Amino acid sequence: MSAAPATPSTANLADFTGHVVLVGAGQMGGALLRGWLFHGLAPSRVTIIDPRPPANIQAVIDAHGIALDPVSPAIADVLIVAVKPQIADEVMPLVRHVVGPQTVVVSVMAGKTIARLEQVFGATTAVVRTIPNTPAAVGRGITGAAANAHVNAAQRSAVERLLAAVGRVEWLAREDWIDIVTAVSGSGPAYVFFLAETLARAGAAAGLPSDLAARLARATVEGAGELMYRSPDIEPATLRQNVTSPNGTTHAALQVLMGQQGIDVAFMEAIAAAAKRSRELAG
Ligand SMILES: NC(=O)C1=CN([C@@H]2O[C@H](COP(=O)(O)OP(=O)(O)OC[C@H]3O[C@@H](n4cnc5c(N)ncnc54)[C@H](OP(=O)(O)O)[C@@H]3O)[C@@H](O)[C@H]2O)C=CC1
Ligand SMILES: O=C(O)[C@@H]1CCC=N1
Repeated sequence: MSAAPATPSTANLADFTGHVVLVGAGQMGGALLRGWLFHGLAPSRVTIIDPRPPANIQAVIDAHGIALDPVSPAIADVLIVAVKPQIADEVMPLVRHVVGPQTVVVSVMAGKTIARLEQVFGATTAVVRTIPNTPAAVGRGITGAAANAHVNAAQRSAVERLLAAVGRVEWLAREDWIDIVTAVSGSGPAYVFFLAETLARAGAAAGLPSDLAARLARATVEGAGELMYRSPDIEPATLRQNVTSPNGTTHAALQVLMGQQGIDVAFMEAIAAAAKRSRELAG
């Protein structure tokens, strides 16, 4: 994970007044912490609960004098739970004591439903269920967020500001869309990295030295992503067409990728499989 967002969002947290408790300062929690500090959140506003933060996050915690695992933390205005879903049922009851009437509980955990969070933290507790993605580490993530009926406007705004420190935020009208959001953008970076891997392998299989093929593939994925980022008014299909000469090389490749055994068919199946897995994990 990088030291600071390379292309920061426009969030400004210098005047954020709430107390933020972050449970789990790993990949995702650590990215959030870095984003908050980068955007001016006062370190005194943050408490971390994590028995073993990774060394790079421990260094950030130490450098900013952030409270880590205090014996009796103050009630949170925003409690963010960012542990692995597999240990969530064990960890969540241990942090119930930081939840009060003013707290909004935010989960970034895959598969943990609002109903489950209400069960642990109280039926009338304000809860936001989110699914971010790893480009959050460079301030270029996107987070889907679904709120329960107890989240008030001020809480929604506070949560949005904290999430916006690591990228864009999409509020979801329906919680069940989270499974599809997880499949598309939560898991999505893995598909793009796999594209870089497989493009490199294909280049090597076609006869290039493998290190050259890897450099070409990597730079192509980086550059195409950046081009799309810097062309917000141009549809991806147009960017694709701009590469594709009539009956040229790209056309020949796309005939394969868009055919019966093609990548778009594979993607339909992949997204369906990931969304199905997200529903299976729900609890
Ligand atoms: N990675 C991704 O692409 C995405 C992840 N998510 C969600 O984010 C959540 C976190 O994932 P990720 O950041 O990748 O996981 P990590 O394992 O990197 O981070 C989890 C952190 O929680 C710590 N932890 C373990 N036990 C406790 C405890 N009892 N109390 C507090 N903290 C504890 C872990 O420590 P230790 O390592 O020592 O166990 C670790 O530092 C998951 O629920 C995942 O579903 C959502 C979207 C995308
Ligand atoms: O693979 C997973 O289950 C998590 C959720 C989204 C990204 N990683």
